[in-house]
Formats: sequence, C-alpha cells, structure tokens
Amino acid sequence: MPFKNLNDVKKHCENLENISIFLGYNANVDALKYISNEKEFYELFELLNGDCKKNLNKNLNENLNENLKIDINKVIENMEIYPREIKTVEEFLARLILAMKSGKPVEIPLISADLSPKFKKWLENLKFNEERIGGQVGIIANLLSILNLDKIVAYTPLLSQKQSEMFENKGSHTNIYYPVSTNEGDIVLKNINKAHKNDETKINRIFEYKEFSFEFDNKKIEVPRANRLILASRPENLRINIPDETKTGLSELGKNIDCAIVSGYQSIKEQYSDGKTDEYYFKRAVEDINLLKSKNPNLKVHLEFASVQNPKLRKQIVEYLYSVVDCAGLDETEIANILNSVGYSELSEKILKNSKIEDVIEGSKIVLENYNLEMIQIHTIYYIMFICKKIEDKAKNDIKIAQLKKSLEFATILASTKAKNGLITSIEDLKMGLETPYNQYGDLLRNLVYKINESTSEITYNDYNIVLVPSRLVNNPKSTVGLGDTISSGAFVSYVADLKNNNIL
Ligand SMILES: Nc1ncnc2c1ncn2[C@@H]1O[C@H](COP(=O)(O)OP(=O)(O)O)[C@@H](O)[C@H]1O
Ligand SMILES: O=P(O)(O)OC[C@H]1O[C@](O)(CO)[C@@H](O)[C@@H]1O
Ligand SMILES: [Mg+2]
Repeated sequence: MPFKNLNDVKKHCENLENISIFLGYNANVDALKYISNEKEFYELFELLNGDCKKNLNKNLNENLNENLKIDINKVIENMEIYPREIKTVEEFLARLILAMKSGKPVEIPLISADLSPKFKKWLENLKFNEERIGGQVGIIANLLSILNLDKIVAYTPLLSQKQSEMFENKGSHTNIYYPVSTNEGDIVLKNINKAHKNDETKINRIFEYKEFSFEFDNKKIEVPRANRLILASRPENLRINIPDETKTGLSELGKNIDCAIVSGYQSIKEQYSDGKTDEYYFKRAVEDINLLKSKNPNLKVHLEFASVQNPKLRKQIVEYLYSVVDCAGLDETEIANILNSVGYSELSEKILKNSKIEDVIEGSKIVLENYNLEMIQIHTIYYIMFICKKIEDKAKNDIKIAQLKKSLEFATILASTKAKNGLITSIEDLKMGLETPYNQYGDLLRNLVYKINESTSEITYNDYNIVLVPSRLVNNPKSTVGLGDTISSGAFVSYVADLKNNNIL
C-alpha cells in the first residue's frame, strides 16, 4: 500500500512540483443538472408534458398545446434509431433513457443551429443547478494547479472572459498560463486569468443522474449507477487548432516542458461552412505534436479520448493521432468503440456486453501494437489499469511495476475525492479519497490480473506489464463528470515525474 496516510500523498505530490505541461485543446463551461430521483426526472419535462409521470406513461397529455407536448411514440422510435446527434426533445429523451438504463457515460453533440423550436424552448427554460469548468483542458488545468506543478500551459481556441476566470490558479504560485504569440513569432506565457479574448463561451449541458428507478411507457427502468450524459455544444467557429502565428513558437515551447496532454478532437467536424474538412484539422493536430517534440524528443504526450459518436471521425482520431502520441487514456466504452471503428467489431461487442477484463486487455494490446503506443491506461467503474511493454531487465521492470502501481493508486485517490466532494480544492482534501475503501471486487480483480500476468497459456501476456488498481468507488457521488480526466492526468503526470526524477523506466 503506497499511501498509508495523507503525508505519503503529500510527499508524492512534491515529486510533481518540477513538472511543466502543455494542455490542448478543449475547455468549456459545464452547466450541471442533477437528476437525483424519480420526481426530479419527471420534473425535467414538466414544461412540455404537464403531469409528466402520467403522461410519459400513457401519453394522455391532450390538454397541452400540440406544439409543446412530447410525442411518446417518437421517443420509443428514437430508442431504436439511436440518434447520434440531438435536434429534438424526443431524440434527447430517447438517448437519456437509454443512458440511464445502462449507467454508462455518454456524450452527444448538439448543433444549436439545427434544433427544433420545441427543444430549443425547453433548453432555454431549463434551470441548471451549477456551473463548473469543463473540458479536459479546463478540468485538468485546475487539478494540476492545486497539485503545484511548475507550469501548466493551457491552450483552448475559445477563451472568453468568463471561461478564463474559471481557471483557478490555486497552487503555491501562479501556474496556469495561456500561450500568446509575439510579433517575432515566439510564444510568451500569460496568466490565463488575464488572457481572455473576445470569444463566445462554450457551454455544455451535463445531466448527472443518480441511482433510482422510474417508469416510462409503462415499464420500470432501473438506473444501475450514477453517471452523466453530456450534451456537448459544437460552435461553428470552434476550430480545434493552434493558429499559424502561435504554431511557430511550439518547438521552442516543447523544449521547456516535460509532457503534454492533448484532447478535444471529438469536436472536429467532417465539414465546415468555409470548406475546411476534418482532414485539414487532423493534419494540423499531428503537426502540433510533432512541433512540440521537435526539440525535445523525450517529451511524453498523452491523448485523452472522449465519446465520439461519428465512427469515421473516431477512426481518424486513432489513425492520425495514436501514431504520434506516447500514451492513451480512455474508458471502457471508448476502447470498445475504437475497436469497432478499426475493424474488431466482435471484440468490441463483447466488451460492451460483458465488461470482461480479459477482453479489455486483449483490445488494449491490439491498439497498443497497431499504433506503436508506449502505454495505454484504461479506467472503468471498478478498476484503473496500465498496459505497457515489459523492460527486459527484471529488476528494473519490477521497479517500473511498483512505480506504475503508485501512479494508479494516486489516481484513484484523486477520483474518489472528487466523486465524494464534487471538487478538489486542496491537497488536504485528498484525505477523503484516501479514506474511501476499494470497491467490493478489489481482491477478485487483483487476483485475476495476477493470474493473467503469470499465465503462459494460449493468450500470451508475457511481453506486457498489466498493472491494475481497483477503484475507490464512492457510493453516492456528488458528481461524476470529469472523473476520468482526473484519473488520467493524475496517473500520467505521476508517470512522467517518475521518468524525470528517477531515470529508471
Ligand atoms: N462513484 C465513483 N467513485 C469513484 N470513481 C468513479 C465513480 N464513478 C466513476 N468513477 C471513475 O471515473 C471514471 C469515469 O471516466 P470517464 O468515463 O472517462 O468520465 P469523464 O470523461 O467524464 O471524465 C470511471 O471509469 C471510474 O474509474
Ligand atoms: O467534447 P467537448 O465539448 O470538448 O466536452 C468534453 C466534455 O468532457 C468533459 O471534459 C468530461 O470528460 C466535460 O467536462 C466536457 O463537457
Ligand atoms: Mg473521459
């Protein structure tokens, strides 16, 4: 047990203090709506459906204005169609019910210009419970600031005043910066709170539901676990991209940082109104990473995946970007979806259906090898796992395993603190995570991975280190959005700190 008490955790955090990182590309405001029980679920749709419980079951809402009421038959139809973009309230309700039935994380794009008037009106009237910083860059920057990293260079194309002020420089020194270009083509780092531009604020709507049951179409639906559905905005002028004038300074910036976390590619569209295409942006994204690495070949880059509804774009992210990054972070659904996009639909189905760890490992190995990644980190509700190639020298490899385990242990402490408290405000808060027990399958999972690591049977795991730590699962989480980002950044930065400080891996 690497962390016996808060002091051990604090010591670990000290290792991170000499790390500098680049983060790109997505930050937004998350508007959170909590759905804690059956009553709150029905209340969501009251504007459209009056006595919602009754009406969502019997469709007896005749006394409501035709233009407003929810068409239950259409909702049922959409549950079959499984819309991958949301334009109507019926599509939204269908995907929300399916998400709640599965208890799995879901993100769906919402194109504001295309919304039906009824859905638009409903969204405008919806009262959210709170607003928080969102997006991988937003969530990770604020976490790493508290962990006192030396420098966090956070780049996001849209930086309104509201958004820039949601970055919290809470470390022992100002450490979150925005890269700004000079006339000479260099990058200077500006305190992100003072770097805002005249941009719009990107707002995502997050529906955070708890465990409860409700009735729809006269059937009882049990929500197996608290989770979230994200309606992600896709503003036309959000281009996942570093402008040319800033690009010229990237190689010099790369020299002064240790690592980077890139994410946000899920916002890239196939076609833009000015004729630009997905390919244009993926090629630029590859250039950015190559430039960052050009004068610092040791720079480690982690790509944090997200839910991508369009299979073609999902495949592009993998094919363009996995070849140039070192580490990949993703949840169980995301690895399954990737496998489906790159030709392993049977394995993908198995993972989605049975959540068996052996299948997840098999899938991770395929991705690791096909794209020559150094490491994959998978987070699921019950465990967090690193998979990477072994070092030949056994003594060194044993140290590596111990270090990787420590990084994952740290990550579970971060996640359970955030799940329990909703946010992490200081290193002291991590006591809450440390006091959260591992989930009930902890020993079972550890034994299973022990056996897999020992096995020499037909599936050979001999060349790989499979390092697993069970999650410290919070029963009644305050919120769940961003827990994966928290896990991935905590684990990756710890890994990089070990590389930098111990020189052993
Ligand atoms: N109640 C909880 N307590 C502790 N950890 C949790 C809880 N719920 C989810 N997690 C962790 O958070 C991860 C969610 O990651 P992910 O799906 O990538 O979400 P996001 O993209 O919103 O950050 C899960 O895989 C699990 O490891
Ligand atoms: O796809 P987008 O719009 O960048 O949003 C990503 C979403 O994922 C999260 O970063 C959580 O992983 C949310 O905070 C955010 O709403
Ligand atoms: Mg995630």
